[in-house]
Amino acid sequence: MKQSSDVTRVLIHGASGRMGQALLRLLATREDLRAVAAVSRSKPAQRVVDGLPYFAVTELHGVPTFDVAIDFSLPDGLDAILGLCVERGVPLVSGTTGLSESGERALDAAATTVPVLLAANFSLGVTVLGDLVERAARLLQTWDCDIVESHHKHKLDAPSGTALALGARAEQGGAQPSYASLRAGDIVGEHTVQFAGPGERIELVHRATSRDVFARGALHAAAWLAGQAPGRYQLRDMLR
Ligand SMILES: NC(=O)C1=CN([C@@H]2O[C@H](COP(=O)(O)OP(=O)(O)OC[C@H]3O[C@@H](n4cnc5c(N)ncnc54)[C@H](OP(=O)(O)O)[C@@H]3O)[C@@H](O)[C@H]2O)C=CC1
Ligand SMILES: O=C(O)C1=N[C@H](C(=O)O)C[C@H](O)C1
Repeated sequence: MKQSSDVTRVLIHGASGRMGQALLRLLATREDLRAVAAVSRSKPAQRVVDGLPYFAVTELHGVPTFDVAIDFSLPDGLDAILGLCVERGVPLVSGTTGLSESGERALDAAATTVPVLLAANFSLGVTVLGDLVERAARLLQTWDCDIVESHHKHKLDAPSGTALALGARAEQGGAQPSYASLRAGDIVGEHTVQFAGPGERIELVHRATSRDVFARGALHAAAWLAGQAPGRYQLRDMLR
């Protein structure tokens, strides 16, 4: 485990993506974290950008020493970065959504040897929204619960990871949610959880207008996870 006084060396997996770029931009403003490797699926156009080495996923074995990996890629990218983290005994923060059951099981297995934190949404607002949804579901047992999510037209998975996570909280409260998804324009991410009863309804809405909220949350999680023992963690564990 790294010493708490050190700067934490971070590997970004999915570096060329929308989230990867936001993470690298915000990482540059942190004194406690330093990017030491950027990994993407394709071969990088430039090997080194502003002193940061870029790697294709096929070159993962050659990345320098790092203290924590942050992964925002696609489900089929998970195995390789998880394998590297286990091999090197390093924690993994992942925001990748749309994981299969076998992807989830691989995270559980890795968590027996390294700290692993997966969150479908790293914004503070959605973390709080989960609590509100579970409470509303508990209080409104006979009402219908529906979750509507809207995202940019390049998003591949539906329903979004956030919608499914909010749905799981609704189920914990006793609701049986249904889902609807919209893909349009450049919407960063919007989620509405609706509870409808006879003659009235409640809508709990979260709108993200910048990916920076997700990136900031993931960086915060990475700094925290670097000091934890092996195990499977959630964002809520950071708030205890
Ligand atoms: N948890 C959260 O708060 C959030 C989660 N997300 C999730 O993060 C993920 C990424 O989103 P976004 O940045 O918009 O996606 P992009 O498509 O913009 O970026 C994906 C990145 O992952 C890389 N990649 C894709 N497949 C692989 C692979 N098999 N191995 C290694 N790298 C791979 C791509 O490399 P290349 O460019 O070479 O193809 C690219 O760098 C999605 O699952 C999304 O749902 C998004 C926002 C917030
Ligand atoms: O792909 C995205 O963009 C987002 N994905 C996450 C999800 O699937 O919930 C989080 C956020 O809504 C943006």
